[in-house]
Amino acid sequence: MKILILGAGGIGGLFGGRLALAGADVTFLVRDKRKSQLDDDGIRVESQFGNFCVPVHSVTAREVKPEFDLVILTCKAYDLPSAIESVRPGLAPGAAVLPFLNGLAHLEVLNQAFGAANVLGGTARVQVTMTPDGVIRQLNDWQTLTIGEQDGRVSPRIEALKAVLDQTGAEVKVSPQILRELWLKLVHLSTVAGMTCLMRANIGEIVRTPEGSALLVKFFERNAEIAAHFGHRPDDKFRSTYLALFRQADAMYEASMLRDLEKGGRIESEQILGDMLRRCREAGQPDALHLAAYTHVKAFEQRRDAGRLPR
Ligand SMILES: NC(=O)C1=CN([C@@H]2O[C@H](COP(=O)(O)OP(=O)(O)OC[C@H]3O[C@@H](n4cnc5c(N)ncnc54)[C@H](OP(=O)(O)O)[C@@H]3O)[C@@H](O)[C@H]2O)C=CC1
Ligand SMILES: CC(C)(CO)C(=O)C(=O)O
Repeated sequence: MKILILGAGGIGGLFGGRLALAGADVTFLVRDKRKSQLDDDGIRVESQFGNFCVPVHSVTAREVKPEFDLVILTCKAYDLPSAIESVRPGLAPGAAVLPFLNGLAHLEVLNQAFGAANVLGGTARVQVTMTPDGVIRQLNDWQTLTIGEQDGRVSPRIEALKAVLDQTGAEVKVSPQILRELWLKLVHLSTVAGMTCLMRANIGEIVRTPEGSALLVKFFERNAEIAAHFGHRPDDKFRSTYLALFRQADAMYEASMLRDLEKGGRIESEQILGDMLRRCREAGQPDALHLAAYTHVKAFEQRRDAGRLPR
C-alpha cells in the first residue's frame, strides 16, 4: 500500500515516523519549510516508547503524483481546504482518505470533495506536540487510533488499514460506529479544550480551585446532552471515566488547543468550540458556558493577530 501523509506535525510525524521506521511505503506531503527540515534531519521523535530518528521521503504539493492508495490527513482543521487541494492530485483510482482531525465538520467537507465512499473516519487518542526545531514529542502513554468505514462495515480495506496502522505500535481499534466515536471525542475534547483554554490551566490546576471540578462537570454534562440530542448519548462507562478525570487533583492533562494557544499559534476555534456552540443552540441547551469558551478564544485571536501577546 502506497501511503501519503499530509502533514508531519504532531500526529503525522509520530505515526508516520513509526510507519517509516517499520518499513512501510510512506511519503509525507509537506510545505517548503518542513520539507527542508525533513530532508536534513528526517523525522525525530522523543517518546516514552522509544526515541528514534528516521530518514523519510517527502514531497510538496507541486511534486505529488497520482500513485497513492491511502491518504492520511493530519492537518489542523483550519488548513483543511488547502490540504484537500494539495492531496487531490496524489490519489490513485479508488484511493481511500483517512482523516485524524478533531471535530466533526471535516467529514462532510471531505465527503463533498472525494465522495463519501472514499472517505473513512478516524480519531486519535494521543498527546503529542512538535517543538520549534521540528522534534515530535509524545507527552504521555496514550496511543489509540480508532478507524472505521462511515457505513459501519468491517470491509477488507479497513482490515488492511488496521494491519498497516498496527505497525505504529498504537492500539488500533476498528469501530462499526465511527461517527459516534467522533461525537464522543468531541464531547470530551470540547470540554477539555474549552475549560483548559478558558482557565489557561491544566485539569489538575482547575480541579484544585474551589469550584473548578463542579464547572468541568457542568460543561461536560452539557456537552453530553448536546451529543444525546444528535443521537449519540454517552454511556455510563464513558461518563464515569471523564467524571473521574474531572475530580483528579494531580491531572497534568490539557488540550492541544491550550498548548497551541500558549505558543501564540493558530487554534481550531471555529471547528471545535464554535461548532459546539452552534450545536448547543441547535439542541436547545443553555449556551452560556459555550459562549464564554468560544468568545475567549476568539478574543485571544484578536490579540494574537494584533501582535499584543506577551513575549
Ligand atoms: N496533537 C495532539 O495531541 C492531538 C491532535 N489531534 C488533532 O489532530 C489534528 C492534527 O493535529 P497536530 O498533529 O497536533 O497538528 P500540527 O499543527 O502539529 O501538524 C499539522 C501539520 O499539517 C501541516 N499542513 C497543514 N496544511 C498543510 C498543507 N496544505 N500542505 C502541507 N502540510 C500541511 C502543517 O504544516 P505547516 O507547519 O507547514 O503549517 C503541520 O505541520 C488536529 O485536528 C488536532 O486537533 C487529535 C488528538 C491529539
Ligand atoms: C482529547 C485530546 C486532549 C487527546 O486526544 C486531544 O485530542 C487534543 O488535545 O487535541
